[in-house]
Amino acid sequence: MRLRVEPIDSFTGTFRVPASKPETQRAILASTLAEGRSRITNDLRCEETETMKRACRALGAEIVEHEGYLDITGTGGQFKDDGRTVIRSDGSGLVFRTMTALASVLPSPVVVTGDETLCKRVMSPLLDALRDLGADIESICREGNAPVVNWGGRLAGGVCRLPGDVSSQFITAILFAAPFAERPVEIEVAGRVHSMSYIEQTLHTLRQAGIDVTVSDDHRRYRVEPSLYRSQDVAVHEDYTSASYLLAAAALYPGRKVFTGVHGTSTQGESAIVPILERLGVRTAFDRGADTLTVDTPPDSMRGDFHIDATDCPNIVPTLAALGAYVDGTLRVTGARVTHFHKASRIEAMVGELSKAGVDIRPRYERGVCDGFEVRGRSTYPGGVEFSHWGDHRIFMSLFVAGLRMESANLYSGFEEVRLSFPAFFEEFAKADVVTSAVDGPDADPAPPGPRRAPAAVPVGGA
Ligand SMILES: O=C(O)C1=C[C@@H](OP(=O)(O)O)[C@@H](O)[C@H](O)C1
Ligand SMILES: C=C(OP(=O)(O)O)C(=O)O
Repeated sequence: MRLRVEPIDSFTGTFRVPASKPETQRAILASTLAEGRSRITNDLRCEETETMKRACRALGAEIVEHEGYLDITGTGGQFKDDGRTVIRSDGSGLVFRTMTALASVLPSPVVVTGDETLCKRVMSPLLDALRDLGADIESICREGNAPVVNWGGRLAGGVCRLPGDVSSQFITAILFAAPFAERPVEIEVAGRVHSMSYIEQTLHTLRQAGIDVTVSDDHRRYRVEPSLYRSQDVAVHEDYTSASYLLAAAALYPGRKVFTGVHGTSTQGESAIVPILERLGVRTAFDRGADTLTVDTPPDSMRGDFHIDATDCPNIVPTLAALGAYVDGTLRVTGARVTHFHKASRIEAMVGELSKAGVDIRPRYERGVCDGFEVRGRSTYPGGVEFSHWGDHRIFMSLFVAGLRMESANLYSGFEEVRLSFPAFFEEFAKADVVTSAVDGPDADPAPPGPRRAPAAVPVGGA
């Protein structure tokens, strides 16, 4: 089944931005690790937060859903352990990585699995670092990949090393498990730290839960003391990656649009989408009293040559490729090597698919890994393309936006996957009269390329 999406001539209206997936997942996890009752308001309900809830219930958390909030009774570190724990992470990197680390402290073995995309993602730096801390973990099928069995009962503590430019989730996973270690845990990071705002989110969550964690100014050394998680009440902010699809569409059409559910105080790296639109000549204004963001696109916006360093906003990189297709000039994105290790190699996916539509976009490689692109935009394209989502929800959503201003309808695989992070995606775009229809037939070229290997280790203190 594929989705046919008709182009639109205008994009106006009032749109609701969903709550943050990473913040909801962290809040559920921290509440599970704490003793007592926590309340999470404005939580996001989507498949990947469900995956986190299911994993946390497997550890013994009680999670009750109410309209607009969750009540969670945590484990206080006394995890359910019947000797038969299997944790299914589906496609969620965060669930797999945090659960693999936490399984080290359960007395009995735990199997942690994932879907086909997850089993292709790089896990070896995390597994090696956990082994350095005393964990006993084995890959079940292919060394360095999911699924794994963590034999449990061992997280001694000490020093471990991780690369900074593969995934921040390795650091996040060890930070969440570290308070349960027998001795303090130290993490040393090699090279520049990418996706730093996600580590900041983790540190914020841990500190709010009373965990004793320190970090060096350059974010390359962390130390966690054995400590107890305390319960907390958390309000989740808006999700700027999800917002980026609506905001990018807003930038492609002149006129005024209003976004609700936006407090404008989040420190998510992806909130960079708002200043990026400003640089492209789009006017934005937060009204913090009314929780809205108003976007005004003048007819002469999106002109010039732009360079964006995406080191701290990896998830909006596919959205930027979609936007760049319409820049009157060039849009160059650098610093995005972690996107190669996401569900798909995201820049290669966007380059491959946008090229099918006639977009002049070229990838950029650094040390053998695709880490950026340059796109020379045009005002429109003929359309009539069969787009593949490469097994990745964010590729589908970005291509959907890219197709809106083409001259004829396009066909898409993977539309069902909006349920992973943004279930109301079609509802929101329908407000701007985007017409979609399901079309029978096999997906075009649905398979993403095979497993991605961890790059050779960079020495600590190295480049
Ligand atoms: O910790 C998290 O919640 C995430 C961290 C980032 O991962 P990487 O550091 O692998 O980019 C981000 O891209 C991912 O979508 C969510
Ligand atoms: C890749 C994503 O998340 P994760 O890394 O947790 O799978 C994502 O939300 O796009």
